[in-house]
Amino acid sequence: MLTAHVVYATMTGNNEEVANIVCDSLTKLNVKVIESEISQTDVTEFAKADILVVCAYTYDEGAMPEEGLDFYDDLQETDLTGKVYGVAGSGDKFYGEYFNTTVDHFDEAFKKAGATSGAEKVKIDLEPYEEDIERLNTFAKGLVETATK
Ligand SMILES: Cc1cc2nc3c(=O)[nH]c(=O)nc-3n(C[C@H](O)[C@H](O)[C@H](O)COP(=O)(O)O)c2cc1C
Repeated sequence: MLTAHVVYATMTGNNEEVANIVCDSLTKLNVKVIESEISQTDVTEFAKADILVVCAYTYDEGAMPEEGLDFYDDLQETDLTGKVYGVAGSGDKFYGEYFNTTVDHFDEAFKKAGATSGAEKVKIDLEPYEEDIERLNTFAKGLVETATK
């Protein structure tokens, strides 16, 4: 059975909701899922799963969640060869060029660690709506398909 670990960073709940949707979707696809908050997660534990997912917010014009910086640093220094990853996030389009830049930073970090992208990154505007749920279901499917190849 495939395993996944979904980590989230949230202040007002949107990214926890995004993570919950991804977890539900993966569970329906028969994946055993662990979900945890970023500052409570050790990268060594996280890296044990087959599928690795980060869902995190962006703050202060392109700033990453401060409580996730240790995780972010450790992630880049871990060998994630053979692991499948995906990154999703909720930000706010109001911030223009800084819209969901944390998603891009985590995508780069996973690449640097040698992980394989399983799905296109998903950037959501504020709360996830019906069409975002569809996008997250497709995201989860992509992760599982890549991990079973
Ligand atoms: C002071 C402040 C700065 C923000 N800066 C950005 C930003 O640069 N880029 C972005 O996409 N969203 C930005 N946001 C929006 C949040 O990322 C967005 O509300 C997100 O849904 C919050 O996620 P959460 O509910 O998981 O905390 C900012 C919000 C606040 C309050």
